Amino acid sequence: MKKKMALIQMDVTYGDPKVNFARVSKWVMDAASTGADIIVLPELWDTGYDLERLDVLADKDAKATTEFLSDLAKQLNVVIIGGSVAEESKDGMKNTMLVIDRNGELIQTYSKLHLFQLMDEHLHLVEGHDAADFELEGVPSAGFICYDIRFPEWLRKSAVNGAKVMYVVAEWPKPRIDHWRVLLQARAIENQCYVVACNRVGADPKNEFGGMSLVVDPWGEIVAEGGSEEKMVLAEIDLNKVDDVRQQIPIFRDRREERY
Ligand SMILES: O=C(O)CCC(=O)C(=O)O
Repeated sequence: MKKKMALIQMDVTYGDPKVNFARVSKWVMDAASTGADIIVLPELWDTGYDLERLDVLADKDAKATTEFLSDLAKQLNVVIIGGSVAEESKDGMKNTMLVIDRNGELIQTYSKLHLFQLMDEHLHLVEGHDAADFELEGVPSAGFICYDIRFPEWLRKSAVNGAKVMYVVAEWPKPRIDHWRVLLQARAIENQCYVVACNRVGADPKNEFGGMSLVVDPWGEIVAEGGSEEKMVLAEIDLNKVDDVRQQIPIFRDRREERY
């Protein structure tokens, strides 16, 4: 089974959801016109890292953002891995990924588990308690947000549960973009799965973001790469490759779980 991916490596306007909604709408329409099956947006595409103003900016229960993405998905007959949005939940503010299927149904929400102190997330957000795993058109998949990729045991859990594609959405800063690239390749190799990772470009008052969105195959080879400019990254993934690699080097059979 093959799937066409479009990763929206966009700039995000700081603290201005209205502008960002218009941008995303245009990007998603452009991506759909390429014949993409699955469109991936970056982290916090609605507000950026304007965490101090979340009380006025965050989307209550992610309702408006879900409706917006859902309408686009249904109208264009595409799946949207809706990056993440700033959600005002009953437990506090969350950084929440939304996954919408072609019928416009919300099939997964995942709020970021590992909060990144270097960007003050722990001061403004609460961590999520969701599972990362979901099934997308028959494909076991999982979703992660930015700093999560530094915790291999968290992604491993999804691989052990059967994930064949791992989506990563990010606002990863430029000074550590080499870590981003190496970590994503490592997560793909060790879990023998596709890693489809979308990072934003541009800057906010505190950080410059590095782009370099990547699609990495289960052998660790880079299928597509975004560079550092605003652009759409297109790639086709072949799910049979996951089974081939897992047969060739059967790490899930050879694990010695009882020892670690
Ligand atoms: O781990 C890093 O270096 C970047 C993480 C990050 O920017 C985030 O989680 O928002």
